[in-house]
Amino acid sequence: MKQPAYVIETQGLTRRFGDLVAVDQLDLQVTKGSIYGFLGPNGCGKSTLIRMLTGLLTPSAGKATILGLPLQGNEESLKSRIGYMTQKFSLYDNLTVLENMRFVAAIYSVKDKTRVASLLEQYGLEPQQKQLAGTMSGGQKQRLALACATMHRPELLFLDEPTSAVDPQNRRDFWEHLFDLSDSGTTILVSTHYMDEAERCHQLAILENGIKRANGTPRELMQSMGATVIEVSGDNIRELKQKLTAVDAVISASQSGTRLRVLVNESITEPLQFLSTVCDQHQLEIVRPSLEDVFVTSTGGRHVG
Ligand SMILES: Nc1ncnc2c1ncn2[C@@H]1O[C@H](COP(=O)(O)OP(=O)(O)OP(=O)(O)O)[C@@H](O)[C@H]1O
Repeated sequence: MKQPAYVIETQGLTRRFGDLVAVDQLDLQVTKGSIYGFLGPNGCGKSTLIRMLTGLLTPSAGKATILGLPLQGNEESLKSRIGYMTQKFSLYDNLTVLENMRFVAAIYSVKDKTRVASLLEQYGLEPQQKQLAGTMSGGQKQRLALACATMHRPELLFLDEPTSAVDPQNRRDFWEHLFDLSDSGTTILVSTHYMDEAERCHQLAILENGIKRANGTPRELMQSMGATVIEVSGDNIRELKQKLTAVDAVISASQSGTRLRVLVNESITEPLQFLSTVCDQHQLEIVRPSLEDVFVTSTGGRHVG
């Protein structure tokens, strides 16, 4: 059988709630085995997009093809081939880890009797198997949720802000599990508002007000950012920030410790010289862009505090 070119493909996918356009004419192509990230602030449409792609919410317009099948009309048959981990912990707090897992295995009619035991081992949950899920730490809950979302070996996994409630170490461990899944051929679509999480994705789209502002690999996005990043250090940084934000070619100026990180539009060919007219008492240095800079430039500096 011919393999579909993309595991997810959408054209003009749109969802309106009354006058609000939560997802706006989104074109998307996700290749098999990749980890595709959606980066955006609260309310930009990440959950709405995932709910449409999992067949839980009907699009207002546009088309989506999932695992080679048109989504419309195949929602039920696709359910057994996809996994979905929601933003909130969706398992039973008053059941043990083992009971939760057995319950999910029964829902998905998983025949393999060793599956629960192997997931307990894979996700390091053996010591907690008799513990009530509601009493576990944030990191343990996330691992349990991931184990349950992958119980039926889905080909495609949707994760909606999976690590919002966990610390950086647990987030790193969680991502090791995602890379293992991706290595074994599972395609993963993950939404996040964390830059460190976004940087780990193979491909990334930046979403703002339901509109895709940019997409590519994190490296491509950083290379084609359309701005020069300059760090400014010296005295009266707060005051200087006010002055710089009033300059047209300055996309944003944000303070980081005792420095200012200034994004200057790439139309300025000599950015150091350009800034030195305003920052004559300060040290200026061009530095490498980060994904946060990409986010700020692709959203026109609108999400900088
Ligand atoms: N059922 C609904 N009825 C009306 N408006 C909705 C509904 N669901 C979502 N919205 C609106 O659509 C927009 C996008 O919401 P969505 O939950 O998709 O954003 P998000 O990026 O996932 O944000 P968060 O990270 O806070 O969950 C928001 O303005 C939200 O209020």
